Amino acid sequence: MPAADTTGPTRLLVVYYSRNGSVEKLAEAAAAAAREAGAEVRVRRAREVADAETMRKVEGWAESAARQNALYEAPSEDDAEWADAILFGTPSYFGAMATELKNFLDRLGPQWKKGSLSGKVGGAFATASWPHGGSEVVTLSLYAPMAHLGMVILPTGYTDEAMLEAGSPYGASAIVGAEHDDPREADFEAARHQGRRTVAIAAALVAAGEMPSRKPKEEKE
Ligand SMILES: Cc1cc2nc3c(=O)[nH]c(=O)nc-3n(C[C@H](O)[C@H](O)[C@H](O)COP(=O)(O)O)c2cc1C
Repeated sequence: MPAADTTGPTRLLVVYYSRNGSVEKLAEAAAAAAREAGAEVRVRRAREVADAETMRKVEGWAESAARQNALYEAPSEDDAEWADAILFGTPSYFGAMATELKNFLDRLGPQWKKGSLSGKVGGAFATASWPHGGSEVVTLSLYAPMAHLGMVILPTGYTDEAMLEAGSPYGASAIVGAEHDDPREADFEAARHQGRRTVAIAAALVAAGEMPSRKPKEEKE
């Protein structure tokens, strides 16, 4: 039986949705820390499900979407298969993840059927406008699809001092207010920790020959 490829940098996919840029900033912080740790990182922005008329109703939404879409490709099923680890980022919308991120998850049926995401490391992060605005429950809600896909769910826990100052044991987060203030430095530090930790655990699974993305094709299907 051909051996899994245990060489090369750990591959992290950061897939997020953001209307106003807050989740994008946490995504970039996690991605930058992962790159500094030696990982190959793809940052992808889930595309709009809300129609153009809805996006025009709030000042700045359409412009922010256009800016981000010029910077980041849309996530694909291939990105998910490529990755050794996936971090999902979303705003909190009435205590739930954004439809746009869910829409990406809902396209992963073929990967579920093949079991090709099973064994990949997964984590989540979220933003909300207000304290107790839902970021913890939204982060936890992302654990469910990760479980159904057979992923190795990696909470942030209190695995770094950064997690005593920001985020939650479930993942990085930021409370950005109604005007979408910048996340605090402590929030960025929690996101960076999550990026580094995700890559470190994924790297250990790659080295152990236990990563589905590294197995020869015929073994995956
Ligand atoms: C439909 C909708 C529902 C929202 N519900 C809540 C909520 O229940 N509690 C909260 O704190 N913020 C809520 N927000 C605010 C978003 O969580 C906030 O704008 C988002 O986290 C900012 O992230 P972004 O800058 O990446 O878009 C809601 C926003 C929208 C558009």
